[in-house]
Amino acid sequence: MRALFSKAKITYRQTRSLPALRFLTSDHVQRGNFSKKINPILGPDFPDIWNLQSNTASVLPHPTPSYYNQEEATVASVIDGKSIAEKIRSEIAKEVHILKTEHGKIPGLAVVLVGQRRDSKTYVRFKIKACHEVGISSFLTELPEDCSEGEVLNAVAGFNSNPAVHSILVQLPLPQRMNEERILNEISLEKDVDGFHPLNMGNLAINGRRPLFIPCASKACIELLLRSGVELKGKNVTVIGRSNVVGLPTSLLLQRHHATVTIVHALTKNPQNITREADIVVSAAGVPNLVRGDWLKPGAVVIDVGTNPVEVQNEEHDYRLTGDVCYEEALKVASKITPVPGGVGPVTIAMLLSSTVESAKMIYGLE
Ligand SMILES: Nc1nc2c(c(=O)[nH]1)N[C@@H](CN(C=O)c1ccc(C(=O)N[C@@H](CCC(=O)O)C(=O)O)cc1)CN2
Repeated sequence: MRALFSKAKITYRQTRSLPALRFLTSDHVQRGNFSKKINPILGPDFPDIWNLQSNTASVLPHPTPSYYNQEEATVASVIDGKSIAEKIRSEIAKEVHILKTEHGKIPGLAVVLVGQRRDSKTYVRFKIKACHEVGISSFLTELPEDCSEGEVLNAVAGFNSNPAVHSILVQLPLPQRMNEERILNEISLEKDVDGFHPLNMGNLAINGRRPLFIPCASKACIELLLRSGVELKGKNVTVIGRSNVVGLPTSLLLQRHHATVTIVHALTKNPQNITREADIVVSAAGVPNLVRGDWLKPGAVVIDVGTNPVEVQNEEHDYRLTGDVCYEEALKVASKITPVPGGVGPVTIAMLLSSTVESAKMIYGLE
């Protein structure tokens, strides 16, 4: 175990102090407004609720915008996440095959799903199916919406001590009444495939440190940019949204690639003016069609992480997925763009598989 952590540049002492860390995070921060009162420097916690009155996202479709000339307009090339993910999956399948045949080891991913949210069930189904396709074992614990927090913690604890499980994730969001922080902290650090444990997130934020895991959607954004030949060093990147799942870790990861990162969130004044300065826009706000064509600098590269269900009235479906970016408008301004669906989503799942394989290799000392 010591060897495992020294490889990841996390000291064994750091991991031994985890219970203390857990005490600090869950009791100190979670206990109501305690830490807010004694430490105003941390700032108050506001939920990010986007005020859509300041833009026209809610009134699509709208007339042809005037910022581009229809005749001169070029069309952005589409970054095909589906085929990139397919390629990554085939690379992973080969690696899993080698692990099995040469080392007799099978990587295993465990998922805890609480409740009946349709989107969460879909994503978990995708994850399990993808594991099956590349030869990774999968384990699923499904708990009812009204289960206790203790049951979730028990499920995580069971996977922590299961040697066939090398990576664990709790599908988010959890029911609101649950203490997400406490549950995520329970995941063993060396199996935290989502990278949401504070020590993994903290190491992502500290230059020179190596987190054991990096959140999958953030990895997917970088993978898509790199595989599309987009240079990051010195580029102005605007990340829209600052969630712990996507916006925040993506902004940290982009900085580690030497991009100049600006974060735009729900309380940012004139987000469109800031976004228009960016060479690369990564949007993870969770607001359908928030980013209009006139938010983009001509030639910008657009990575749309949003997968927002929007109600539709037709016989086949009652909703369709829409990104944060108004795709039709952005196509005429950007140089490259990821579609929704078929962009970041499939690559996020491929990154989960890749992190699971890395985790198994770390645990077996095969790196
Ligand atoms: N524990 C976690 N919970 C959540 C995460 C996460 O990374 N870890 N991210 C999101 C949801 N998510 C993964 O869990 C996810 C979202 C979307 C896709 C995806 O492939 N989308 C497809 C379309 C899907 C459809 O047809 O419904 C696409 O964009 O093409 C994968 C994973 C929140 N929770």
